[in-house]
Amino acid sequence: QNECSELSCGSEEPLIRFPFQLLQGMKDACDSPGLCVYCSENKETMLVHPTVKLRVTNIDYRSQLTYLEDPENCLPKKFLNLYNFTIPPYELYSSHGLVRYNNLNFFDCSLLGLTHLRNSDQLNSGSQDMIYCPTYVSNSDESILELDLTSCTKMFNIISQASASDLRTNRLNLRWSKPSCSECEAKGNRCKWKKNSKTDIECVDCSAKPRKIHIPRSVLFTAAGSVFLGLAVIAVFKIDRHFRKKEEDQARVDKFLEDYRADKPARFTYADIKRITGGFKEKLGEGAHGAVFRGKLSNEILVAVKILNNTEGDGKDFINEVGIMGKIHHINVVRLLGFCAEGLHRALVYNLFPNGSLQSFIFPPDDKDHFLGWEKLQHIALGIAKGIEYLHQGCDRPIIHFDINPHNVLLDDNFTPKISDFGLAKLCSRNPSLVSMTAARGTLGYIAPEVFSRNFGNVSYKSDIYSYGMLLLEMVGGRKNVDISSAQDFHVLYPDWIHNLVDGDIHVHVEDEDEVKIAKKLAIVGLWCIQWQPVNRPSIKSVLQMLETAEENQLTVPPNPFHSTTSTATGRLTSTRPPMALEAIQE
Ligand SMILES: Nc1ncnc2c1ncn2[C@@H]1O[C@H](COP(=O)(O)OP(=O)(O)OP(=O)(O)O)[C@@H](O)[C@H]1O
Repeated sequence: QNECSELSCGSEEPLIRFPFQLLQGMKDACDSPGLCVYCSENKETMLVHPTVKLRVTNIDYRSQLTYLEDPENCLPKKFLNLYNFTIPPYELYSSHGLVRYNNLNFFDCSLLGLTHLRNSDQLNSGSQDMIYCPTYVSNSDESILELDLTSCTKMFNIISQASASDLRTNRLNLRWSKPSCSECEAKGNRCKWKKNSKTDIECVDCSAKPRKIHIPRSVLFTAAGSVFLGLAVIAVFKIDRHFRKKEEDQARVDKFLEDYRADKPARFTYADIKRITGGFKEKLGEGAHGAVFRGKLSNEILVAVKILNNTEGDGKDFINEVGIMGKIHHINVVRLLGFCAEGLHRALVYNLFPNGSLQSFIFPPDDKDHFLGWEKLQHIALGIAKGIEYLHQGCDRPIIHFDINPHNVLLDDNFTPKISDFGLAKLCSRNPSLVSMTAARGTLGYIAPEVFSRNFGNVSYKSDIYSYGMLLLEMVGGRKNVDISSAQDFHVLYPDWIHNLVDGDIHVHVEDEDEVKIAKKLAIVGLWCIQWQPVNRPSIKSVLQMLETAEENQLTVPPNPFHSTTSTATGRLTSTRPPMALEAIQE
């Protein structure tokens, strides 16, 4: 209890403050005996006393007086108990305010049989029920005869400051001597015990502190109203923000769809990219240029988001380049849906192809559980060739891919191939110390000799034809065209085996004649594409013609490129013929 606050058991009950302590119940620990009170069930203030139940009717803090009464209206009887158990800080105090010693006689009137004994005091202040309360008290100077106590037995007499009339009228006034706070209270202040002491007190100025926490109802209603209003405002604000965010998101989706229809790649913020990928939750894979994550633009549009690393140049170049890439639309080329260029963050957003890359579908024909079948392979080979043709000749600005390989061919639900990763060489710097697996793969398996070494001629569209040829042969053979474990002997793994195939010594598992034809055709076209001399390789148009129209027996088998060259002891190959002039294209 704060020394400056006051408590009470009810609105009509005395206020409780220092030195009184309001306990929760009569059995609670009392710090200052005699000065503890509790609230009864019917909200009366009761003094905590070990033997007697007395009600506190008033407390006069200045005069240090406690006014008590017996709730059972038999104070003379209780007084004997009280008298035997003196209450420490108290002394009895007469209601007349006079400290006077009285000689009190106590009578047992239980045998009297009188039900209504009357005396002068009782006549003035009510009657004592002698059946219920048969102990009678009188002052020694009062006449027994007058009081008609002749039938009662005198028990004992005591000298006390209490007056007989007070006791008979159910009044008991006690004065506490310690602690004395009257001086302090007279100044309008309050007392409290000094720290760790129950004898010394200090005076506290409570003028700055509220004496009683009394909150008027109107204030309570206003406060509750304000809280309610505050909550309502917050709720409205949140709902508004929610809908505004939804509107913004919808506006973004609309903008994206507008761009989508206008064949323009949409620009996303990095926060969009995070949201689209669900915080980069599902990684689809990682290539030389960065990691790819699964994402969702809307319920219908699933995307793959490539987060680029090693980006170079300012955002402007990137955006220009992306703008050009965004105009590339072909059924066999992965479509760039959007991009992000924010600070150092660069990302590309593509359609998602849940089947992943062609690499995971290349299996030997005799692996019946996994092999796709010759028809499907032919369909894929044709699609890739069409995609290359579009890149080479069909779009505004001819594009050489430089990295055609099964990892960069994605397959949609119908196994329609989609060439991916075009244009990335322009967007990303290849850090030589970070040569990726893809770069290594390309170098070992798919990169044309002239890209590898200019001794073989100028880099041109024919470099992509070489890579395509290697990809075709890998599809036919169902195995890697390079033994990475013995990189020194790379390139020599395929052609002999393939030549055996086209010469009739078929090692490939085929079900019927038509399938043999497809396998042979793909192999012959592949062999043409991997000719050492770029000029000896067919253009992509010729490749398409061969694949689409020609019968396999109309196709001449090209010379084995690995036999028309001299091979060094290390397996590295050099051309015997001088490179022929081709249109040179800068990488
Ligand atoms: N649009 C896409 N849909 C589904 N999966 C994709 C998509 N793009 C890439 N992937 C998957 O993410 C992985 C990494 O792709 P990424 O193109 O970065 O690497 P890569 O082609 O293997 O190597 P590099 O980038 O060096 O050419 C691939 O295994 C591919 O299967």
